[in-house]
Amino acid sequence: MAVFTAVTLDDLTLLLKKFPLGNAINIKGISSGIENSNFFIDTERGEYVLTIFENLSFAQLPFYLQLMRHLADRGVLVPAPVPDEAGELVVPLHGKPAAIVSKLEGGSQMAPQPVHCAAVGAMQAKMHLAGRDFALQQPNLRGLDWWNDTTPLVLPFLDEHNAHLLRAEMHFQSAFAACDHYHRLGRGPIHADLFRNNVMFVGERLTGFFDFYFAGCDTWLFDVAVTVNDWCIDVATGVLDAARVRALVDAYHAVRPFTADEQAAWQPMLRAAALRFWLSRLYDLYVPREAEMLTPHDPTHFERILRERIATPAPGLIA
Ligand SMILES: Nc1ncnc2c1ncn2[C@@H]1O[C@H](COP(=O)(O)OP(=O)(O)O)[C@@H](O)[C@H]1O
Ligand SMILES: N[C@@H](CCOP(=O)(O)O)C(=O)O
Repeated sequence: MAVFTAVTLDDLTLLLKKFPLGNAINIKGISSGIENSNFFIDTERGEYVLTIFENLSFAQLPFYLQLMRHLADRGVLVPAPVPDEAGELVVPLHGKPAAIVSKLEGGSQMAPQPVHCAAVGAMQAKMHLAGRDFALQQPNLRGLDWWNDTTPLVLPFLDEHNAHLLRAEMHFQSAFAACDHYHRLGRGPIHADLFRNNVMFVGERLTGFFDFYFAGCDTWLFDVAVTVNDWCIDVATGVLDAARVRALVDAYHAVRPFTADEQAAWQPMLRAAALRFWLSRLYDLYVPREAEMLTPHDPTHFERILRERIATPAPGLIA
C-alpha cells in the first residue's frame, strides 16, 4: 500500500469548505500508486480523486495541473482539476500540496488488444497537438540529465554484466541526444509515463489518460516510445507484438503524421524509453524513500526490454 500521508473524513470535511463540491461523504485510500497519496472521495456533487503530492513542490505543480486543465478544455480525455473558491488548483493539506480532480470512468486494460492500442495512439497524438499552445514550460525531470545523475548512484549495486549494459547505453544515448535529427524532433508537453495502468477504458472505449505527474516538455517521439514499450509487448519477454505496434503507431500517424526525422530516431528512442524506466526502477529499489509501505517495480523487466530493443529492430513507425 502506498498511502504516505493519512487523510481522515474530518480532514476532508475541512478541506471541502474551500471547494464548490458540497459536503464530504466518504474517503478511501488507493493502494496501487507508488509516487503520491491518492484517495477516492465522495462528495454531495459526485466522485473525485484527491492527491497529496509526496515529492513534487508547490512551485512545480501548476505545470501538471494547468496542463491537465488545458488538455481537458481541448477535448483530450484527462481528469479535470477542480479549482477552489479562490481559483487555486493546488492547495495545502497536512503541509503538502494537494489537488482534487474528476474521477475517470472505467478501469485499466491490462491485456490490451490492437483496438485498445489504436485508441491510445490516436488520443496520444491528439494530446500532443493540443499541447502545442500550452504556455508553461518544464523539462522532463526524468530526462537525460536525471539519467546522468542517477547512473552513478545505482551502478555500485549492479553486477558487471548489467553495469556494462548501463554504461554502454548511457554512452549510446548521449551520442543520440547530440545528433542532428534528434534536435529536429517535434517537442512539447508529453505525459512521459503512459503505461497501461495510467489509462482508463470502459470496454474498448478509452475514457482518459491520468497520472500526469511525470509530464514535462520533451520529444513527442519519446512519449510514443514509452507507450509502445508498455502497451505493445509480451510482458514476460518484452518482445514487441507487431499487430499492437502497428495499431498504435498507425492510429497516431493518422492524427499527427510522423516526420522523416522521427522515423530515423525510432529505434534509438525505444532504447531510450527502456533505459529511462530501467534506471528509475533501479533507483526506487536501491535508493528507497520512506513510506508506510512501498513495493518497488521490478527493474529486470526493463533490463530485458532494453536488451531486446538493442538486439531486435522494432516494426517501423510507418507501414
Ligand atoms: N482521475 C482518476 N480517476 C479514476 N481513478 C484514478 C484517478 N486518478 C487515480 N486513480 C486511481 O488511483 C490509482 C493510483 O493513481 P496513480 O496516479 O497511478 O498513483 P501514483 O502517482 O501514486 O503512482 C490508479 O491506478 C487509479 O485506479
Ligand atoms: N510507470 C513507472 C512507474 C510510475 O508508476 P505510476 O504508478 O505512477 O505509473 C514504472 O512502471 O516503472
